[in-house]
Amino acid sequence: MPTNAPSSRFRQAAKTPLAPVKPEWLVSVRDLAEAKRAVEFDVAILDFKEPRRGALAPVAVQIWRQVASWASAGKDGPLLSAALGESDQAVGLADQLPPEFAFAKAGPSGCNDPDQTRGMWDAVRARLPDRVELVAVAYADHRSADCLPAEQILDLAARHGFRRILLDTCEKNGRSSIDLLGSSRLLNLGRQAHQQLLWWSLAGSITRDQVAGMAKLIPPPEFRPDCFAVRGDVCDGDRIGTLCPDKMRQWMQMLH
Ligand SMILES: O=C[C@H](O)COP(=O)(O)O
Repeated sequence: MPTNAPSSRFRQAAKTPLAPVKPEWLVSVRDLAEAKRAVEFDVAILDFKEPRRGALAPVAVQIWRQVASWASAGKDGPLLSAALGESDQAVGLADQLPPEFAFAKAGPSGCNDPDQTRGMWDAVRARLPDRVELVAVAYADHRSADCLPAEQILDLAARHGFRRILLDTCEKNGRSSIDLLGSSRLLNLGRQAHQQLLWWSLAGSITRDQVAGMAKLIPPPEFRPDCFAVRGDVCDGDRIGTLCPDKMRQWMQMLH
């Protein structure tokens, strides 16, 4: 089991063979102003990252601290998640993450064998506050990130005590994880996550239409993602823009 227990209402079980079908919704935000806007739309997880600097770029430590004190003043708000960056950067930042965060994510870029990948995870976990759960990350475009393919990371993560994994794209060039993987790989990844009891979140330039059509892509409900994670499709313009209330509302209605 991970050394860092999840500090969340999901603590009981990240995934069970009878996991609920209704998916969670994660929205990536860059600061407290966007976070305050996002909470109006019934978001389950607020994920802090700086979209100008790549897939998993961290926001400033000062923003983490502002968010932590805002969150501890409220109750029953969304869970907090932080992108720590890729590999070495994630290791370097992990001990600065406030314990009010439920989740942290570290990108596997440059870890192109199992030992390196496990070593990076161990180094991040050792530095995170005890209450923060590390979420494994796999990239649909793994070659661009010079890391292992998603299937291998998923398998390694399950064997290394992870309970959750995010499937994202490293390059934000408009190609979605769904386009890159194709339906049969996506279905197999869903089956694999289900069999290995991993809660999985699908991200990577996904659109509302793609998520609305998930039942066709992945017919068995139990293999579908437990969570959909989005930034670009809820922004004005592209993911570098700011959150668009109309798009947020449309996503919320589609998911609920
Ligand atoms: O963790 C989720 C990502 O921030 C999703 O961003 P994206 O929808 O722009 O690929």
